[in-house]
Amino acid sequence: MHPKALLDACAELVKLTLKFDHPADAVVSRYFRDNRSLGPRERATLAETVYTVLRRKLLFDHLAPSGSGPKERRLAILGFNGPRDFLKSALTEQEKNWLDQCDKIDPDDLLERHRHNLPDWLAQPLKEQLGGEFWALAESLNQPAPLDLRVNTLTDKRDDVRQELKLAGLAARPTPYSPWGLRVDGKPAVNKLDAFARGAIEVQDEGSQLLALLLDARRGEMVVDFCAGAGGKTLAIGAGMRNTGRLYAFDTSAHRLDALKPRLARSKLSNVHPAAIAHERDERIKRLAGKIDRVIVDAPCSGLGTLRRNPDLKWRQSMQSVQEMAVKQAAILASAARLLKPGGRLVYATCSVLPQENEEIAAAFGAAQPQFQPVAVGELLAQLKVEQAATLCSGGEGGQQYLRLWPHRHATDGFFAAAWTRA
Ligand SMILES: C[S@@+](CC[C@H](N)C(=O)[O-])C[C@H]1O[C@@H](n2cnc3c(N)ncnc32)[C@H](O)[C@@H]1O
Repeated sequence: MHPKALLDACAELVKLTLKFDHPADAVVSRYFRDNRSLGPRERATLAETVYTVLRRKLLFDHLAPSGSGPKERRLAILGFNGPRDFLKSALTEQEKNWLDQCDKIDPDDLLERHRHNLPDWLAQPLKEQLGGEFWALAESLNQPAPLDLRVNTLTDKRDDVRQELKLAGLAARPTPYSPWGLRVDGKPAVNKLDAFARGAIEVQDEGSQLLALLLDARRGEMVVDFCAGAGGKTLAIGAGMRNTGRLYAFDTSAHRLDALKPRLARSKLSNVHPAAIAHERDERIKRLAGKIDRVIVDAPCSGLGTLRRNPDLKWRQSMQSVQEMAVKQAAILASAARLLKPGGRLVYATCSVLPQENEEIAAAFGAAQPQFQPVAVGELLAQLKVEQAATLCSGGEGGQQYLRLWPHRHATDGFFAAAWTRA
């Protein structure tokens, strides 16, 4: 594609994404469906340009007024993800001069907000939590996430799959914490691999794998994945149960559960029972009360731990939406807890980095439900032989109470988890 046409396409896609009426990944997928002739390289340039604009939006909004032409074109120039020479061959002389001026700006001369590119309502609580480490987080949120795979241990061994990927020309290494994970170099189309087609691998962030591991569901148990969605964690839990027992995958979205079905077919699991529920107090939940060994609540959340993958969320969420979410999370956790039998384990998890959706929900639940005894997540992970388990946790007297994963520390998305045993 000619550089000029590609830059025009980038500007068009930037404009569509910045309407914020749909998630950015949905807008990009739709654009690709509508423009089938785009090749893989052009798609990569388009997607990464849009994501760079979303990641560095405050800085680019600050720089754009000094340029000329439509605003989305200026943003696409600033975020263009490709060689400078290629980009410059698409620019007018005036645009080239403007870009050179922008490139010369010393980051130290910029305001803080133009360096971290986070809305104030989000930057403030992150600074309070992280202190000086805040800048390392802000930097890591502006980088693309690595590609992590989970090996289906029901059918395959991690080392064998690693060898198989190597033969297919893909370099992968074991993830440092999850015993099931492989981190792959680059962004290859893994869904074209035989290992994917036969269900030996799924794409899943290492942090998400650790949440499923933490539930530690055993052979023959009755287990509920309360907010199963498209089943990322369900599949990992089902494999951990060695395809025995009964694993209910509940969700209020039948549409999301539909996306689980082809994954389930690939995985060879037959112990998973997906079921759409109307809400967290659904009759089906009441019938199972007190009968379940383990329940995981992977609660709907702001998703602010996934900003590397979904940078638009920082512009689509607000403190008000986080507070509304927290009310929902508390209600779902309280309902899901009723399912557990005495001695059963409850895990509450989010992919948020805000205490309002994490520690505060866990503390309020613990205070209201004394029959649920908190279990230190650091100790559980150490028992599960997770390397350096203590460094993945924070909170409580020994700093081991909660799982707290951070992109800049652990190279995973930002995840939280708390665990309890029903007395
Ligand atoms: C974080 S996502 C789950 C991701 C999924 N566990 C995975 O690993 O792929 C949260 C899910 O909660 C579902 N949800 C929202 N409200 C719910 C409710 N009241 N009861 C059960 N699930 C709910 C959403 O539809 C969404 O699929």
